[in-house]
Amino acid sequence: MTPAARLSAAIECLDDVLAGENAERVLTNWARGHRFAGSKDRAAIRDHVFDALRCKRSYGWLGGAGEARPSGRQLMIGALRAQGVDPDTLFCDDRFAPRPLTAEERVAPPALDGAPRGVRLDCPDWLLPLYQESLGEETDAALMLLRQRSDVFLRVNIRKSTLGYALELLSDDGIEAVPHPLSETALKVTRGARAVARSQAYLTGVVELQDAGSQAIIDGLPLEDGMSVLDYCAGGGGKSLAMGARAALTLTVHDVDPARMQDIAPRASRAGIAVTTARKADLAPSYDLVLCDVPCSGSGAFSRSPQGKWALTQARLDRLAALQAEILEEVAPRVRPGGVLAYATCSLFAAENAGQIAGFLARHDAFELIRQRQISPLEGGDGFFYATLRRAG
Ligand SMILES: C[S@@+](CC[C@H](N)C(=O)[O-])C[C@H]1O[C@@H](n2cnc3c(N)ncnc32)[C@H](O)[C@@H]1O
Repeated sequence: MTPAARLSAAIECLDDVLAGENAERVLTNWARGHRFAGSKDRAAIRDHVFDALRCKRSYGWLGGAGEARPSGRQLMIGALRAQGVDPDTLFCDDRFAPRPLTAEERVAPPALDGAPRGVRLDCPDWLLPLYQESLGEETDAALMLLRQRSDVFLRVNIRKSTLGYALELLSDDGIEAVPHPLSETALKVTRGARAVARSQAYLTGVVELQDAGSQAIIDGLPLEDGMSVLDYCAGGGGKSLAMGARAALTLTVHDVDPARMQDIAPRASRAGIAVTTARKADLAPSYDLVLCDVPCSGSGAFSRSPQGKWALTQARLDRLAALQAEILEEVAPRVRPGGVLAYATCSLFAAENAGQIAGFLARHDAFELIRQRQISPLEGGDGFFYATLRRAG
């Protein structure tokens, strides 16, 4: 496909996404209906779509939509202008290219510098004060990072490998990576990211795909050999496996939606880690450490899941905060006296983080805060928060 044909495809996909469909599903359906498109075409179209979703307000502005809801076409015109490319070079009479710009579309939009802050930072206006509350002076710099593509990070499985060995193995498959200061197990991929899932290092469980911030959370947990640990919101098991690699644990994984845990068994066997999957009724009365990596707004990870940025509402945020408090209540009795309750989100909002912990501590005299930490996108990975609390012995 030509670059212009890829733009046409991205416009088609974006119009479906803007109408409310899920971006991943739209891209998968597009690929099914266009079998002639190769992997490079699909990757380029995907990048166009996700870049435009990250930068929806600024690209819309540059595409002539002002502050109104943009079309896919306006987003792609804006994307080209943001890169300093004249849209006329790709919106042209070539076969499969998007049709040429109209006279109205060709009128240069007002400079982005003069646009409202939420447009410049690609952030819904109502979320700006929420970010400001937790990030303060760093808000604008952090939001600028959330509108860029995230880096690809690997976690070296220290149960199986050293960083040096993992780097050698990756290099054999043409993948280059460098250690990252956020976590001693983290590698940032600098070349060949798309080849990771086919690499020997990945297939033999030497590395896993995991954000560096997520790894930093596990570094902050007081894990020791012999501990019994419950991962109460295990999902696909990213944090479970990272905990299991840290220490020889008796590791139980649980999720209210068991279907979400279907990949844990094969991932665990690849990583050489034993886990037991448990329904609620099968859980032990108590554990040395219980982690709840709760559902959240994802406001620290909008660069990875940009649709969430535009779909979030105050009502949904309130429902999430209520669910987080409920989960904390559910897990508190499962922490043995003297044991640790760990709470984590990929959010940057106080109501889901420090506010949630303060509320829990006010309701539970038996718990005291050991530490809490907000991990900023300025540290290089996604934004996260975690807290550890000790139950009185
Ligand atoms: C942020 S995700 C977990 C991600 C996972 N820990 C990882 O690192 O890959 C939150 C998970 O919480 C689960 N969940 C939601 N409500 C729950 C509840 N009441 N009890 C247990 N799990 C719940 C969701 O199904 C979802 O898989």
